[in-house]
Amino acid sequence: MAFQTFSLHQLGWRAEYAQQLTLADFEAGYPARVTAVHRSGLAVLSSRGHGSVVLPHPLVDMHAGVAVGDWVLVEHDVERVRCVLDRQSLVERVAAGGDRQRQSIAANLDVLFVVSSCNDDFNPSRLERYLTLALDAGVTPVIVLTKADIGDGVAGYVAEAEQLMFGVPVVAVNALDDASVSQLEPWLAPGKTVAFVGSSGVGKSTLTNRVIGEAAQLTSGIREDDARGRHTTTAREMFPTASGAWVIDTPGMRELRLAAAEPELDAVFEDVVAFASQCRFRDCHHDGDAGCAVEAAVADGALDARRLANYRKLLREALRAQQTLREQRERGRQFGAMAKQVMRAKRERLGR
Ligand SMILES: Nc1nc2c(ncn2[C@@H]2O[C@H](COP(=O)(O)OP(=O)(O)OP(=O)(O)O)[C@@H](O)[C@H]2O)c(=O)[nH]1
Ligand SMILES: [Zn+2]
Repeated sequence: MAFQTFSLHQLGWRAEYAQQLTLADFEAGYPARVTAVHRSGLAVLSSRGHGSVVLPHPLVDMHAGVAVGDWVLVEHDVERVRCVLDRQSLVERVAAGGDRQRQSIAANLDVLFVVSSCNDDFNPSRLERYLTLALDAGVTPVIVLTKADIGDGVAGYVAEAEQLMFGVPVVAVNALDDASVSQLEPWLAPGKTVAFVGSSGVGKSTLTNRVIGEAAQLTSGIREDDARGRHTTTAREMFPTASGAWVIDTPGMRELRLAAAEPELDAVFEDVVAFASQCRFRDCHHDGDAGCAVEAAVADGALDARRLANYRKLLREALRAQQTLREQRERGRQFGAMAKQVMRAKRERLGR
């Protein structure tokens, strides 16, 4: 099989990553991009081609934290990660379970395509949720409305989507048609990294396959030696598109839940915030409070009741997520303090 190699630039390398490394780092290793995260290690792609690397022990704890799209420095002589570079952006997921832990899903994305369709699945509240998520991750959102070929009133859906957040591009496409999907090209420049989010059935796989092109799909599962020399079939989770961009498609990407914070919500709900600034009381809950300008705006039709309800809901979730994050950090601090104490006690016992 012919091995495809990519230059650092084609892989999405930027000056910001180089600035994090010392001369010693560059002498000790080479940069590589994580294309999949496995229990046994990481699948990476570098100017040397595809490879498998392991994380050294101090970084293993971070394993769950390393995400597809991350940049790592791999040591020259052993296939081991020397360090993980700081990300330009990070999509995180709040786990569905009781403890609502944050998991890293995709790193260093440039664009998040927020997908919905021009039919009954069109859901502005869900779009707002994903817009907030994109801003929280530090990624530029673009709204893509699929099924423009079969949907009625496409222009109406586009207009509604355009009103959700100022300045966010909205593109209506037929995901089954190459010419139509080519509208996404402005965001698929060489070295850019993108991902698609949206509910089941809106056309994420169809769009992904279109932009990847057939050749790349055939090579998406490649047999290779893993770090222990076993043959494995690695399901890649980052694919080059026909135009030289990268698409990250992981199972986690498909089930994202909001992990956003208040500032991002305020950016998406600028109109609500503007009305709120006119409420009589600064700590107005916009819920039956006297002199509430937000509720007045809903009453006289200046603000959509649906939008306010969604704002309240997302705000509750954001506050809960913040609370969980604080608790996680507190637990982490307590653990760190305990570990230090144990080490000190050990040193004292050994008389050092
Ligand atoms: N006519 C038409 N059909 C589309 C379009 N986009 C997607 N479809 C069809 O809709 C169905 C669902 O599309 P998928 O790409 O599998 O949707 P998905 O978002 O990946 O769904 P999950 O994998 O469940 O998350 C498929 O039968 C597609 O062929 C479109 O723009 N026009
Ligand atoms: Zn109010």
